[in-house]
Amino acid sequence: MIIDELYLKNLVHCISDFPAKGHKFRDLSPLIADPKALQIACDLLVYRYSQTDISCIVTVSDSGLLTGSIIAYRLQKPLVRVRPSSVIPDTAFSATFTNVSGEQTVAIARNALNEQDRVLLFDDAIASGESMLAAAALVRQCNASIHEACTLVDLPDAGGREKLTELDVPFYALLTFED
Ligand SMILES: O=P(O)(O)OC[C@H]1O[C@H](OP(=O)(O)OP(=O)(O)O)[C@H](O)[C@@H]1O
Ligand SMILES: Nc1ncnc2[nH]cnc12
Repeated sequence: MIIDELYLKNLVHCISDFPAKGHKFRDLSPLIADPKALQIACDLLVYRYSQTDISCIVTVSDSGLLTGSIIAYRLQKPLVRVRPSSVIPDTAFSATFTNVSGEQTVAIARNALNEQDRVLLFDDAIASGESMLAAAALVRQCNASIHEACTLVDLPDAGGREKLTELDVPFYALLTFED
């Protein structure tokens, strides 16, 4: 397990001063590009959620979709996408937030979720937490409940994990990178 964690962590590269001076960007592309690493990461998460009562997986960003869809497929659970509101034709709710990529408005489609749903929120990375918080708010507006917010990479120094805890969103990260 520790060997797996080290293997995965070495494939998340740190890029200084991107996208802005002073920001440390954690690039997950090498992990995604390594089939063995992608398999280890997905296997660990599939194992974690296989015996739970989740009814679906909600992916938070385009980057979260990639791994999230593998996990949904492996668990044979429906996949629901929180996406930019501009590409959702029949929007139920939308939320606007700002993170390092700028201001974004995301939305969830009408009838995507209902009060019986118990959701696993999934994204590839959590930094400020604003993307995940927006998605959690949309899930709750649909009257669905949240089993957990899960990510491949948590950057706790950016404060996201703390904000999720304050809003009673349970949280799990496969890998954590302190500054
Ligand atoms: O916790 P936060 O500060 O919100 O940052 C995390 C989000 O930022 C990145 O997405 P990005 O905004 O680049 O969008 P994309 O994945 O859809 O390209 C990443 O994939 C997470 O979704
Ligand atoms: N991968 C990442 N690394 C650092 N900060 C981020 N903010 C959003 N995504 C990030």
